[in-house]
Amino acid sequence: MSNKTILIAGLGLIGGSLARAIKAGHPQYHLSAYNRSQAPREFALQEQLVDEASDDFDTLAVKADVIILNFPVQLSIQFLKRLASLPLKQDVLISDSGSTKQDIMESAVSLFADKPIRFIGGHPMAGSHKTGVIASDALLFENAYYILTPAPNTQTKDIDELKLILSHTHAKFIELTADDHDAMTAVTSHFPHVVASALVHEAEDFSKQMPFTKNLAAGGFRDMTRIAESSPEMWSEILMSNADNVVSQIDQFTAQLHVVKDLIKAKQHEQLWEFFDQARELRSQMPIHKGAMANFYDLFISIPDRSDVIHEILNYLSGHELSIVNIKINETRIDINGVLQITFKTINDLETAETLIKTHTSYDVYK
Ligand SMILES: NC(=O)C1=CN([C@@H]2O[C@H](COP(=O)(O)OP(=O)(O)OC[C@H]3O[C@@H](n4cnc5c(N)ncnc54)[C@H](O)[C@@H]3O)[C@@H](O)[C@H]2O)C=CC1
Ligand SMILES: O=C(O)C(=O)Cc1ccc(O)cc1
Repeated sequence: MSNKTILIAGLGLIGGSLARAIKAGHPQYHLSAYNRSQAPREFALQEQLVDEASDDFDTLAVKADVIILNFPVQLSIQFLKRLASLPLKQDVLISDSGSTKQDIMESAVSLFADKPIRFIGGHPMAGSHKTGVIASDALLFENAYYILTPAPNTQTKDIDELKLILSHTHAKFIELTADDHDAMTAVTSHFPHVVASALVHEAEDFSKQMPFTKNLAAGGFRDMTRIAESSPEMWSEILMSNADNVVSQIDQFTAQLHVVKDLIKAKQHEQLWEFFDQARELRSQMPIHKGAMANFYDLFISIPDRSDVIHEILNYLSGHELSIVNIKINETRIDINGVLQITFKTINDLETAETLIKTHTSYDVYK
């Protein structure tokens, strides 16, 4: 069917990026979007990501040929339950984009056991710590793995249909069982988020005794903790939904830390060298995906404590069509009043903004 109706349910970072990619590949499809709040719906309509947007999930769902759920993982299961109670189209194809797969696959298999509904779990392995449709990008998933977890009786033609719909993500599709998916992503994605947030807590606790500590956070701390700025709603749900695997990672990591601790205490210089050398070698060989959008581009401006200063800076940037995706004020430094963090989609926009701010002000600007 060339004029399919695709419902993107949840217009956040992932829903928005999928909508953009599907629209780019299949302009003839009718794209509809469900979102509870109005601003993302208006943004999506204005940017022509979708053809129709509403907060009436049921009405959109019954008209759809394909439905993709893009909510925090437990909420996607709630929406799946709602779908099971609706008079959906006979052969509707349903998928999701959640970061865990066992819970949703179990729910789908039991909810749709007596129905012709086709459910294929999905998880694009790229994203960001940023949230919301405003940060979405058609190329977010380019060259990233896009994991599909088909239910046991899924037909190849159904998997091919979903891959065709998603073809303009330009992702690399692979099929995994939900169990294998959750075991592997616990190691490379879910557990690292625990470590990142724990490092931030550790620095905060220590800073209570020595407040200057935070000023000494350099690139290493930044790289290790970027993902601690991710959505707490999303990550608490992911950990609850992959509890056994994450707990097992925490146990193994704790054991590793004890090994290193013992080496340090016993002054085993050579073994410590080996520990770092092996990790360096292994990391350099890992096929870590560097998504087109994985990082975005942050510009930091040291600003004085004046109520009009943000307005002043944004004024200098206006009229240049810069792709600003986020603006934030950090007040973590004790020697100055604050740091304004502006995030751009492209390095070019960041550099234009840097030049404009340096031309018009004497504020320190750094990347
Ligand atoms: N952010 C990332 O890097 C990646 C996220 N994922 C998964 O994608 C899914 C969506 O995540 P993002 O798009 O990043 O999150 P987001 O925060 O940008 O979007 C979440 C969406 O859920 C909606 N939502 C939240 N609570 C709601 C409620 N109570 N009722 C109705 N709608 C509600 C929001 O309105 C928004 O549309 C999650 O399951 C996440 O695990 C998968 C790959 C990467
Ligand atoms: O911000 C990052 O680097 C991420 O790790 C993005 C991400 C978040 C959740 C996923 O399920 C997959 C990828």
